[in-house]
Amino acid sequence: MKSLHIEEISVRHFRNLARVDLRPSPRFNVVYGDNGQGKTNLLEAIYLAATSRSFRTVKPGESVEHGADTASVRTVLSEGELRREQTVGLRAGQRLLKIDGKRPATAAEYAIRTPAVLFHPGDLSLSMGAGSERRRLLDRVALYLLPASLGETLSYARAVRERQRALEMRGTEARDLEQWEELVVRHGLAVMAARRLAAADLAASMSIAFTRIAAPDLVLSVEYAPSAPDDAEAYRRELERNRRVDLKRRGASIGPHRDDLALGLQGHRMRGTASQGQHRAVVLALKAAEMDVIGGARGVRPILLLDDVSSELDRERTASLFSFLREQQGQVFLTTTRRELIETEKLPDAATRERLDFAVSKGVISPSDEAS
Ligand SMILES: Nc1ncnc2c1ncn2[C@@H]1O[C@H](COP(=O)(O)OP(=O)(O)OP(=O)(O)O)[C@@H](O)[C@H]1O
Repeated sequence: MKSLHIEEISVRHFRNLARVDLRPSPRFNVVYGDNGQGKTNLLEAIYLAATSRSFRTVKPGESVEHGADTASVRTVLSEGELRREQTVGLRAGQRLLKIDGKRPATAAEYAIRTPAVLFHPGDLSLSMGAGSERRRLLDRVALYLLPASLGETLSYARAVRERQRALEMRGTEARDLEQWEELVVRHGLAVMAARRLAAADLAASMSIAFTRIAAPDLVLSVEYAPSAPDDAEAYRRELERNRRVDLKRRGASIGPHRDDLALGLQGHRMRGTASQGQHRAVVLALKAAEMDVIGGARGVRPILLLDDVSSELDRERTASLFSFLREQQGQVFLTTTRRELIETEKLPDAATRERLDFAVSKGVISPSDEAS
């Protein structure tokens, strides 16, 4: 697998980061500071430049510094022997992407160029919460396996919206419903096929990661749970049958927007039955699998962004998190309010030698010379 890392990053007017220029370590970067100083904003800027997306908002203007018109994030990346520049410019309602000064032919081309994975170690909602986060995970992974799935997801959402509008404006017998339902089925099935592929790869990779993290006798099952039939005719008929109900509930009752990635332990659904420790192990395994699958699809080691490795981490959690980190050979950015928690001896040797720490205070980020 090729190495991939950010050599330089320049941030302008991105949230509270008015002007930041950094040369991070190719391996391990610890970003520390008090609450609300701009640590997560830096991770958001890195994730944005890598993938074209923010993990906090879909509105470009929201990340622009209050009082400024535009924001930008520029990164110089090294991948194996090659270097490239990726930049994202933001203003209200607009996002401008460039690779080496040129606009990419498609949004997907930019989105899969630099794989990055974000992980909040304290956040269990990926396994405990509703399906939306797991659908997003499936779509992120599917994008690397089938880049065209990005366009299919957008076309599906549009077809569902138009069908709903037709229902609400013209009723259940509207003439154009048939045409929208056909599009819903066509794009819906394409989204489902891509997610099925993503789920199968995640499941295979996860079962290996899970046996390392959790007790060996725990049996984990990971399965794609589509909401609509995978036969086109059956899907179309069901949409037609549901028209009245969908009009009332103001949304389609079946389709990929209601899919899930079903997680089970010892034959039982995890939600509502698994312990906190088990949820944590599953979330860690899911993240390890995301790194593995998207890294494998691109042939590079993804950049890992770990947000808020902070005080509430107990001993058990820190231990499994650090053993996960020991296996990561790529570039890591970790934020913490408690720098002393990030004990160098628990990190892999190469990461320790190449560790750089950055202090964040009121949106100003500076390399720190003193050892932790
Ligand atoms: N568009 C914006 N313009 C200016 N400042 C912003 C904008 N959006 C957020 N902020 C500021 O960014 C700060 C929060 O930064 P961030 O979320 O990175 O904190 P953090 O250092 O990760 O803190 P914590 O440890 O609490 O997670 C807040 O002070 C907030 O007011």
